[in-house]
Amino acid sequence: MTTDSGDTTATTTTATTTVGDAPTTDASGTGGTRRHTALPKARTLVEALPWLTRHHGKTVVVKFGGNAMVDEELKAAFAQDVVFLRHAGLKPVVVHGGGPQISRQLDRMGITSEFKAGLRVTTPEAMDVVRMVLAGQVQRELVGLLNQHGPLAVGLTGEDAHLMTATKHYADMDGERVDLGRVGEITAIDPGAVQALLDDGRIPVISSIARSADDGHVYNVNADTAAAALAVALGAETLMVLTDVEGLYEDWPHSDEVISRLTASELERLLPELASGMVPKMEGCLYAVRNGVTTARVIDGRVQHSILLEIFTDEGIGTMVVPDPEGQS
Ligand SMILES: Nc1ncnc2c1ncn2[C@@H]1O[C@H](COP(=O)(O)OP(=O)(O)O)[C@@H](O)[C@H]1O
Ligand SMILES: CC(=O)N[C@@H](CCC(=O)OP(=O)(O)O)C(=O)O
Repeated sequence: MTTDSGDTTATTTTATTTVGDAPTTDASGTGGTRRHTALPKARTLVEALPWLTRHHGKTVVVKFGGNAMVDEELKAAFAQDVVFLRHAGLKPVVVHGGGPQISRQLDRMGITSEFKAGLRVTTPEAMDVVRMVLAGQVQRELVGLLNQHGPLAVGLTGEDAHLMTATKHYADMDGERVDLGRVGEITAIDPGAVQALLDDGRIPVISSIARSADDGHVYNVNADTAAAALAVALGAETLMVLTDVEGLYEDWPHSDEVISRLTASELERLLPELASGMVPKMEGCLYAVRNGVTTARVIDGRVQHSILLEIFTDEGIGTMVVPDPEGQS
């Protein structure tokens, strides 16, 4: 590895112990291989080389679910991973959730809320709370954690620079059209502001609320749906969804067998059987891989450094959705 100045000779060292029974040599450097005690660290870095090469310059949309934000250590490790991606030459974009945080605040304020078809029924009063918690609390906290590593993160909501435009969404429950209040579905994305931030080396952190062009109201958009739409609009290579389970369980809640890899068509066949929070997540993954994103992954955000494990090692740790092979769908 070279130093910032590009000088590879100035930092050589003669000290240290040798490890194992490998041939050693004197400080002159003749006659064999010298091993430094820190060699395993170098090996770990070198192991990441094929992945660094593969992902260099690629955009990765990381969705950080509210349920995965369980403790301070995990949030700090998440921020380290995202900053690491950025310094490794990738272009990470964070879309965050905050479902449990919104529910807590609504409870505190005595506002009842319920979920239908995996989405929060959102009254205008609840919408004010959603906006305050997502943009004013969760997003600010993540921006703060990322910026402990440098002037990198910039927070936005879908309202900024027309990033996301929404229209009122109605759920389909057993063939019936159900009114969910101020729940929006995305009708347009203008990724210009996010792209400009990426080009400037920043890490955009996005809250999933959007204004409607029809009635001017602000709408609550599920964060998985927003992340998938953004990944497509940015031409991202990867959509990575961090949640509070190991991945997509084959027979939830009866078994904890995780499906490690499936194609778009396989996922499409499974969709009608899925429940609650997994519905928007897997619909988002399907939409992403059907529209140009190379892989969509659901991984366990409760595992420290899960992003690095997923991107830079062979041990994929969750569920990976890939497009159908050419000619099949
Ligand atoms: N097939 C499944 N595999 C895994 N989790 C499932 C499945 N079906 C439903 N779930 C539920 O979906 C939840 C994840 O969605 P959600 O609670 O919205 O998380 P997040 O806040 O990360 O978006 C899991 O904790 C689990 O309770
Ligand atoms: C419409 C809808 O359900 N919006 C979500 C937005 C936050 C979110 O998606 O957070 P998670 O990713 O943590 O679930 C909500 O109000 O909870």
